Amino acid sequence: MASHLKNLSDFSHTTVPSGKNYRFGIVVASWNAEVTGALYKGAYESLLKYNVAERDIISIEVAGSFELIAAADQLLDNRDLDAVICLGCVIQGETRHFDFICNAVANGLANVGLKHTKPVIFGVLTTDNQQQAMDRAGGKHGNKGTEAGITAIKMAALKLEFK
Ligand SMILES: Nc1c(NC[C@H](O)[C@H](O)[C@H](O)CO)[nH]c(=O)[nH]c1=O
Ligand SMILES: CC(=O)[C@@H](O)COP(=O)(O)O
Repeated sequence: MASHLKNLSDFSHTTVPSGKNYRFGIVVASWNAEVTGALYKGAYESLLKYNVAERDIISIEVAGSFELIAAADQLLDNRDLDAVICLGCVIQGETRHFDFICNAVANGLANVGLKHTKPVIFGVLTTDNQQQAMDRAGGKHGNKGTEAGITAIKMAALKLEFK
């Protein structure tokens, strides 16, 4: 659903399972740091809110959204995690570079998740301008970082349904 139609950060707390005993990675891109910092705050605080221990959260910062792919892959190669949250903000510039970055990151992160059979949460804003990004990083359209954190917990809990 388009964000402007509903604040996607409005969710029922009763449907979020406990995150206790799950381990999460958060990878955050430094490009557009004012936005990605707010996304990170939302994701981190959402994990704590649902009982994830601070010791069970490993955070990594990378240069740009394109580097989220390699970092998520390396995290899952080297750490036993239940999910990895990837946060970035790609804002349209003058050239088609935006298109290549957005497509590469979306496809790359999806493939990392499939490679490791682990949830890799796509918390990357892809906006026309800075205002749209700010609106989705704690503004009028909520915080996509918060949504990513909650999605990570829900996906981690999902595996229990298959046992
Ligand atoms: N323009 C944005 C970028 N560009 C940088 C790339 O993500 C990457 O770091 C570079 O191509 C070197 O590999 N990254 C963002 O996260 N957001 C942007 O708006
Ligand atoms: C998404 C980008 O890399 C983009 O912001 C870079 O800007 P430009 O297309 O003007 O070089």
